[in-house]
Amino acid sequence: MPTRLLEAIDSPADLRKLAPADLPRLAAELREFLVASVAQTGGHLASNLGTVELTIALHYVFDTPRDRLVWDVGHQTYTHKILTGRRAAMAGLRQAGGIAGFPRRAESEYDAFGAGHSSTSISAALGMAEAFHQLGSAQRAVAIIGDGAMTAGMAFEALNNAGATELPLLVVLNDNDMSISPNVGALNNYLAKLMSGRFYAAARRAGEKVLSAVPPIKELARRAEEHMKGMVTPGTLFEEFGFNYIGPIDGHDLDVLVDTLTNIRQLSGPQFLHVVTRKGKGYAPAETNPCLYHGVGRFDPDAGVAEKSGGKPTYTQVFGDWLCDMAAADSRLVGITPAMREGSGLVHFSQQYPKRYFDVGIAEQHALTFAAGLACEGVKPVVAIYSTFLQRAYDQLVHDVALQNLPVMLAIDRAGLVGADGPTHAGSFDLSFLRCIPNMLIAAPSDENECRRLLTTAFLHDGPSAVRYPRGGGSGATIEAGLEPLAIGKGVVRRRGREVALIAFGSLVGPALAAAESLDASVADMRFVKPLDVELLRDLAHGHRLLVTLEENAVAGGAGAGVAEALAALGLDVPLVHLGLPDTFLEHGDPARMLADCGLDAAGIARAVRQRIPLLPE
Ligand SMILES: Cc1ncc(C[n+]2csc(CCOP(=O)(O)OP(=O)(O)O)c2C)c(N)n1
Ligand SMILES: CC(=O)[C@@H](O)[C@H](O)COP(=O)(O)O
Ligand SMILES: [Mg+2]
Repeated sequence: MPTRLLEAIDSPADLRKLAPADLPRLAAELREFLVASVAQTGGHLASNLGTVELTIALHYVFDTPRDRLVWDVGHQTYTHKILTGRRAAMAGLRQAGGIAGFPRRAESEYDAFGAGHSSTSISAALGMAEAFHQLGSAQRAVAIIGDGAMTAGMAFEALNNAGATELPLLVVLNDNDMSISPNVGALNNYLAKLMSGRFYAAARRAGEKVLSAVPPIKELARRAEEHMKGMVTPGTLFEEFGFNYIGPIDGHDLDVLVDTLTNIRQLSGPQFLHVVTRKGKGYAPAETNPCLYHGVGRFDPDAGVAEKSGGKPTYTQVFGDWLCDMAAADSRLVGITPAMREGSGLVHFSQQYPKRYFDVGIAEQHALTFAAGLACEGVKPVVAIYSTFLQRAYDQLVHDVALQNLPVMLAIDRAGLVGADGPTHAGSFDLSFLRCIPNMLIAAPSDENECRRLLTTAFLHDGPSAVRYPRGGGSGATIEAGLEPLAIGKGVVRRRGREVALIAFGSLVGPALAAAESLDASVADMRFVKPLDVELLRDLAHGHRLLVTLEENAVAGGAGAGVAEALAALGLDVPLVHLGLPDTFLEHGDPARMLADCGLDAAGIARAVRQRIPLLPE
């Protein structure tokens, strides 16, 4: 049995000791390791299997960590982690106390830039390249971006900026023709065209010319001349942006990758390398179904990942079912997703209503303004979006939707803690950043049935609205089939007590009810964060010695802050405690454990109340 190469690699310096001929064997070992490791921990498998050779080649050729590798999204960095001293740590990937599933500057000097959200890499790498220029350093910056991430406006803002500089920035486009689901849009069509036979052959020739040390400026001039003559040259789009386009090359051929990168490293000016890879490469089930293997839980590598079926529905499924039912009831409804068809529960809707379904790519900002335009003309858009990704579309929500009071509905999934993805993906802030926007209706359901009813309420509302619900399932409440709205701005008292009133929002109504079992407590399910049920607050304030607000959102500026403002406006001075997420970024871990660590499980809530009650005057 030959010695395994991987076991001797604790840093890229070890990697660089290998002969080029050894690299394919290393790639095979890495794939084996990845499948076995992710099967134990869960994680983003398919993207990582696709970038094994590219990662090896980048670390082999570039002088990391001096040279900076900036990974876009960062969900494809497992090989990078393994090669940079974290092979053993992969056993704790995405688990409490273990390494993160994304690059983290605090985790390793090789993680040049933190990520989790997409399409930031070119901007960040450009900033680094400019910094090296300012500092007189010969270090290099490389952005590695996927074809999905490339669909975002931010990527093009960065290309626009970078292409007008002389900086030796390298952008590597990792084109696997997939986002999480199949990639969409005109850019995707364009990349497919580049890949088609005619262009592929021509592109290879163009690439060879560049690599045979033709000064890039002359190459650009040549191509400009060809363009003037009306000849269509491969890579035109990226060249028009001022980059030297090279490729497409085979992203699984280590010889080609190493040679190409070695040559590019000598070139000056912005470089764009188009690399073609296969998502899931080397593990047949993932190659066949890269979407299912994009992000996986623990699984048996021999059996593969099972498609989910049965069990109590998640909030995502509740939303997806509601969307189909509401679409049947109202032909004006359209559904929009910024590249999260599966995660947001839109698969059935996309199949049943293909003409009313819009995957706009990773383009949250565009999704909101596109929805605003639709709403202007009487169409009723529902934008399904993760809380964390809505952050990117804030100005569009304020300026294009809310300011014009347009009936755009947001179905906000992953609100609150998400667990293994950690702070980049936690939906900790939406209540804080939505609450201050005029015209917004904001609802937070406490169970699946209330979710369905609040979705209907928001949809029927003639103005901007948001319903936020957490990752995973709820209490397993029976879901009524109808489409009945609830009264806007009205909460409901779920339990009567005398000492303390637990004023709970959304996912914390359940823990509040459980905590109340050991307390003399009332529990209010507020249902709406905006407008708040001020009458209910007044009643609760009059009838209890202590008020406690509860939310799975940052305490800072959240629903509880809204309660405090409302009580102050009513002139009511009642002892008030706010329970919610702390003013810190919480690391990845088990979501239930994390909630308990924040004191937001039943025991923590009861503890917080007892700490205050003895101190209160009778
Ligand atoms: C701003 C933002 N929106 C959405 C996502 C969710 N997301 C993570 S990976 C991904 C697909 C990325 O596709 P690509 O860049 O081609 O990488 P691949 O998965 O194919 O390796 C999406 C939509 C995200 N991380 N960030
Ligand atoms: C990398 C990324 O942004 C997504 O793949 C994300 O991890 C999906 O999260 P969910 O598993 O909650 O859908
Ligand atoms: Mg892709």
